[in-house]
Amino acid sequence: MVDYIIDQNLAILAVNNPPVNALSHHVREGLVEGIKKANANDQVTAIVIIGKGKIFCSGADIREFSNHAAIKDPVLTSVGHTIENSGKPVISAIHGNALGGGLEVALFCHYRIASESARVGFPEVLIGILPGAEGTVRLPRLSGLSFAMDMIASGKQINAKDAFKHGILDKVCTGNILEEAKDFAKKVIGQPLDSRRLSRINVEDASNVDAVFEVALAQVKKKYKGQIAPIYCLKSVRNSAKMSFDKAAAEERRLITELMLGYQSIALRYSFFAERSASKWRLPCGASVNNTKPSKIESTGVIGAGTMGSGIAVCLIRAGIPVILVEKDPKMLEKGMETISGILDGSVKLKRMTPGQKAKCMEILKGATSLDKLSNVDLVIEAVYENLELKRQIFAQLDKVCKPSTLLCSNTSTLDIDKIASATNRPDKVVGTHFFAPAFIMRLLENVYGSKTSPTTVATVMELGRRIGKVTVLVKTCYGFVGNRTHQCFGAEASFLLEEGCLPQDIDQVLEEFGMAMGPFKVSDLSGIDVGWRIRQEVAKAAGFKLTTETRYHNGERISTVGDSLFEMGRYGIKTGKGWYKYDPTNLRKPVPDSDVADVILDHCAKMGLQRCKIPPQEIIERCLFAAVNECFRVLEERVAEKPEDIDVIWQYGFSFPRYAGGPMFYASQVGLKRVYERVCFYHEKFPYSSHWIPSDLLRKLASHSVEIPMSQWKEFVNGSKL
Ligand SMILES: CCCCCCCCCCCCC[C@H](O)CC(=O)SCCNC(=O)CCNC(=O)[C@H](O)C(C)(C)COP(=O)(O)OP(=O)(O)OC[C@H]1O[C@@H](n2cnc3c(N)ncnc32)[C@H](O)[C@@H]1OP(=O)(O)O
Repeated sequence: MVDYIIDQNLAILAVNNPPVNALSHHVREGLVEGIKKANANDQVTAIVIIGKGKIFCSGADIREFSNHAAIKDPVLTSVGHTIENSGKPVISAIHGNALGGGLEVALFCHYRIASESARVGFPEVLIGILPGAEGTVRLPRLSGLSFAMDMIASGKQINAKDAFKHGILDKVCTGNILEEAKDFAKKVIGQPLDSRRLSRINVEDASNVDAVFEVALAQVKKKYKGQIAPIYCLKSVRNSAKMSFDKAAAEERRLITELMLGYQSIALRYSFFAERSASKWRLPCGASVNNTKPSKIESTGVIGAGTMGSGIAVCLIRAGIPVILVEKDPKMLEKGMETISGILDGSVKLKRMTPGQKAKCMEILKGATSLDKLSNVDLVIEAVYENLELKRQIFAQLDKVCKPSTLLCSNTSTLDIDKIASATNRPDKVVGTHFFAPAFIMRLLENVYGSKTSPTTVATVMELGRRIGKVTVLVKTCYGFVGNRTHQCFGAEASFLLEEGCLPQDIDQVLEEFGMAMGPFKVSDLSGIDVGWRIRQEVAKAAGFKLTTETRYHNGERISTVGDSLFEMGRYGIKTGKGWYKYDPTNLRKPVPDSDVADVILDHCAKMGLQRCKIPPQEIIERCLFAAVNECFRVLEERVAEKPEDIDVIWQYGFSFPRYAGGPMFYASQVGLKRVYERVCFYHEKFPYSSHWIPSDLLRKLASHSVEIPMSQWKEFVNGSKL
């Protein structure tokens, strides 16, 4: 796992642990052995540590953190002490990335050089811990306190040039990194090492530490609301200036241990792997990412120049994929093109893109008013409004117009892909690509396969998702798929709570304190109360009934129409300055509770004869989350989602479920399935007119076991395969 190579008078220690050179136990052993061996060899005058493959080192092996037996000697700090105490100079030669423990290894070395394309950082905070192999104590000695606090608490990576500027690197190289390291080593042989040992030098700006800490703390509390690790990162850097090196390092170890055992880190580590597992798709027929090749996509069409269509077009052109944007109405088309240009201008303003890059994007965007212009494209994404008949007409026409190999995708957020596919003679090439609004910002892409969608079609849209930088999850078709189907239960309970005693701000506050970025009523004001109204009207129409503000039940199912009263008053949300909240036109970001809304809710309850009472926060959380969790288990049971991780990724990236709480499925696993099942049964008895409380069979089966079944085994209980 660490290759030991003698090259003239140099010992090269090459970390060789694919795919990302994580510091697993054998690597740590290999590094210690290598340093000792080189020091024992009189011919060796200096040592170079380098990474084999595409990166220097991705840090500690995160999988070991859940298996405490694997965190065994030599731990990373003792590896580091062996490196630092080496009597011969040790140079780290960085290419690709040096992250977390990887950067710590470099900070134990006496010198650090890196390729100009390399990036370094401490991403530990993103998995709920801190750089616990003396990173928080060593970095401030090179970069100063303020920079170290920012870099460690944010987890951001910086490029080699900036790392050099802040004293982290001794040289930025343009040539072959190993050759440059050898030349560098030859120059430093024989130079005194003590001043190069970071444990022997002081933090230069230590006298400022309290002021720097207070500023950083205020920023971190605002930016990373609810998260513990960023605060611990700051405290640990503060210690580096207030204590002796050894004492600060011991404190750092105490802090990382506490974080590592805590709920947030466990959830964040789970989220790290869940996100990566989402791309490893598999169909029930056995086709998977490992055995199916995607088709080449070199040109695309997007139908509909509204908010969704324009946003999707931005995603494609930003990734260098040409788009023909089709909109029947020339004025709408022009507006769509302007919207796209405006979105890209915003990116230029934020320095996420140069004006030249924007111009290149616009060059590969063409407008058209007829579907005929799509005859030659490789893939089309339809993004017209949610109406099955309209979509079927468009797909039938596309089937005639497009070349036989063209894939036809729908951006439907709810409709059955099979019903859309059956309007064509190529159902194997029809698939759902459900983007979340705003499409150019939200990172989630929910790809939906129908009963006839071919593995190649699936592979192609999964690859497309990767190419445009989305976190892409594959699900099976059904009404609302995974995202909207399960989130609808959450939204329904939030509305029922309004009818039973809460006001919008009560519910939003509780769910925001739980960790959601925004409560459901603020989200509704942002996305538009009119949008929700239109969807509900469509659903009612499809089900053959008229939905009015008087409706309380349909087919024995409870319905809440409080929001529809707001719609009728023209309160559509932020865009009209009033919705569930009111907004000062000069500060649309600040929702203000509105007594008029309280009156609407109270009137609604009086009219419907609904009794109101005080509802405790715990019930608000349970009602919204457990209703969704129960539906998530059904989705798993029906194999609409293949694994619980996919559902959690959808909630994190589609609905801002706090990453540090894992997702609804992970949350349920932590609460305990017995408890979740008991509460679902309790609410089912209390609310017999809400079918989302009918307990899922899978949940019941799992809860009936005397011991908790780990999430990784839930799938085995699907379809009665395990009872
Ligand atoms: C009783 C309690 C005991 C408590 C004891 C406490 C004391 C313990 C002392 C420990 C001291 C450790 C201190 C150290 O500071 C901690 C760390 O270093 S934590 C790790 C920090 N590093 C990261 O977070 C990096 C994470 N990785 C990435 O950002 C990216 O993977 C990448 C490196 C930029 C590469 O990106 P890509 O090329 O896109 O590739 P993937 O992301 O798809 O990854 C490929 C593959 O590798 C797996 N992987 C990546 N990094 C790690 C890792 N660090 N450990 C394990 N596995 C890793 C990733 O999951 C992919 O595999 P797959 O999931 O697809 O199988």
